[in-house]
Amino acid sequence: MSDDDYAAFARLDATIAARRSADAGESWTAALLAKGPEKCAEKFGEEAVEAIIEAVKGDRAKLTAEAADAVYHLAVMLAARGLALSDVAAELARREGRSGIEEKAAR
Ligand SMILES: N=c1c2ncn([C@@H]3O[C@H](COP(=O)(O)OP(=O)(O)OP(=O)(O)O)[C@@H](O)[C@H]3O)c2ncn1[C@@H]1O[C@H](COP(=O)(O)O)[C@@H](O)[C@H]1O
Repeated sequence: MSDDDYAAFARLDATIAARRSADAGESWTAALLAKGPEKCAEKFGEEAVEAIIEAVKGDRAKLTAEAADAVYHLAVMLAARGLALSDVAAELARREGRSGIEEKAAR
C-alpha cells in the first residue's frame, strides 16, 4: 500500500470532521451524525455484516467495497463520540510488537 493510500484514512477523518456543520440534505455524513451516535453505531453494524457476508462468499472485489463502506461507517461512528480513525491508529501503534497471545495471557 502506498503512503497516499494510507493518507486516505487521514483525509476521511478530516472530511468527516468538516461535514459536522454541513447540510444534512447534501451530505450523508452530516445526515448520519445528526441522527446521533446510536444510529451511527447501528449503521456501522449493518455495514460490518455486509462485509462479513462478502468475506464468507469470497468475492474479493465485493469484499473490498463492503469493507470500505464498513470503515467509512466506523469512522462516522467514532466521530459521533468525538473520536477518529487517527485515535484507532494510535492505539494500534501502541500495541505494535506485543503478541496478542502474550497480551491475553497478561490479562
Ligand atoms: N466513503 C464514503 C462512503 N461510503 C459509503 N457511503 C454512503 O453510505 C450510504 C450507505 O447507504 P445504504 O445503507 O443505502 O447503502 P447500502 O448498504 O449499499 O444499501 P443497501 O444495500 O442496504 O440498499 C450510501 O449513501 C453511500 O454512498 C459513503 N459516503 C461518504 N463517504 C466519504 O465521505 C465523503 C463525504 O460524503 P458526504 O458526507 O455524503 O458529502 C465522501 O466524499 C467520501 O469520501
